[in-house]
Amino acid sequence: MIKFLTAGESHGKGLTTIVSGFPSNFELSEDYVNFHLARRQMGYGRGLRMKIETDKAEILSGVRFGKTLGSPISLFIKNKDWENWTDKMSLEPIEKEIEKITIPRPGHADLVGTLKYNFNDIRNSIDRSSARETAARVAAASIARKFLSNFNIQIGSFVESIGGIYPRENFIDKIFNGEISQNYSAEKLNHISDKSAVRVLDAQQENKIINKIKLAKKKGDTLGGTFYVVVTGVPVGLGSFIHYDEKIEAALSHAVMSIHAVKGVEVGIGFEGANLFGSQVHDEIIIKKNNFYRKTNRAGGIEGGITTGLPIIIRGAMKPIATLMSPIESVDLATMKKVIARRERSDFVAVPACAVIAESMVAWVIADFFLKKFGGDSIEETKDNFMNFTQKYFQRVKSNFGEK
Ligand SMILES: Cc1cc2nc3c(=O)[nH]c(=O)nc-3n(C[C@H](O)[C@H](O)[C@H](O)COP(=O)(O)O)c2cc1C
Ligand SMILES: C=C(O[C@@H]1CC(C(=O)O)=C[C@@H](OP(=O)(O)O)[C@H]1O)C(=O)O
Repeated sequence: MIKFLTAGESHGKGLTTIVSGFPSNFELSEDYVNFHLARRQMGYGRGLRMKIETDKAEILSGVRFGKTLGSPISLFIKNKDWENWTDKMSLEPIEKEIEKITIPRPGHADLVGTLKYNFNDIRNSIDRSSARETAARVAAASIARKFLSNFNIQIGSFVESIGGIYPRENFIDKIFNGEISQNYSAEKLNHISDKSAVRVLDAQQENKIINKIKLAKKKGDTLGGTFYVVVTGVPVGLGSFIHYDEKIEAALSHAVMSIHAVKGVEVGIGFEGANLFGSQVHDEIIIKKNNFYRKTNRAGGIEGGITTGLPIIIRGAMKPIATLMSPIESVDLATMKKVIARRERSDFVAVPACAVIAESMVAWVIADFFLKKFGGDSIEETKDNFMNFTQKYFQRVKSNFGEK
């Protein structure tokens, strides 16, 4: 079983993650991890913090001569901003009086965290609930991603909409109508979307979105949006029918929903399917090149909790950023009186980053289910198990069902 744990306050010394359960002998470098960390920092609409940080992970264990050892891999990402917070985030008690935060921002974890953990300063809630933590997730999941690349499984993402501006991408239709096959490499999506300031596929739509973000900024407001994650190269058979924790779409939804500010997840055509006839939704089964295939992929690569062998398609919705420069109503915990919420340095939009984080969480789940099915303590062993299944199941079905 693969596992990871993250630790670190947003304005503390840095973020630590320990990743375990991956086989030995596959290539892993800091450069690879850092490439994905840099992708997470992109996107028009982010606040001043992203100008301070240039995230770099230091691998502290689990790798030798550029290859995994099969032992836990620990990584550390420094918070450059820590230098500006040594007093406010001191690990030791200090003499100096530090101003306490007493006004919770609606939509953030300020109030609930303070009530739950019995804090006397909202700063404590802010620092651990911050999406700064997602840098550690991306670092951890880049190991999953690198592992999956050994099987030509690729993960890509793009932003579908921000603030209700929907450049309905032709690409999405192509995925659902089956034009995008397993041979398409999802990383290509990243080559296109990473070039856009808001990570959309259609460059012509970028300006409309940027203008909407500018409008939000001008009004002291924020925006959310929707994004897609696509995985190609996934074999048939990951996941299971029944148990809540073994159905792969349940695990994928859980993982994406666990990202800060994500409030909706769809698999395949998702909610749209609820309005259509069954014949307009289900993907017809065909045989092509000695394999089972589907004419369309509205199911998003999953049926009955198990991967179909077609690309996996997940869509997520991120709510608008909670911190508003023209704040809405709250209460002051020091006076228990009605006030306007606090302003705090903040992003206006983080949907492009959120899509990269979602890629990472999806990569993690696919790697987890892949290793549950194929196992292996070394990458060579995993490859043998993988080949054994993928090269034989079609023949096995033929012999099980009687064709001579
Ligand atoms: C990449 C990313 C950046 C974020 N940046 C901010 C931010 O600058 N200000 C803010 O108020 N919320 C920001 N958020 C959202 C909060 O972290 C989130 O709303 C908060 O943790 C409460 O969790 P919930 O929205 O899931 O209930 C960001 C989220 C992500 C994924
Ligand atoms: C630091 C990151 O995101 C942060 C997430 C975040 C929040 O409230 O979630 C608030 C902001 O941090 P700060 O309060 O330091 O300006 C974002 O910049 C990051 O993504 O690396």
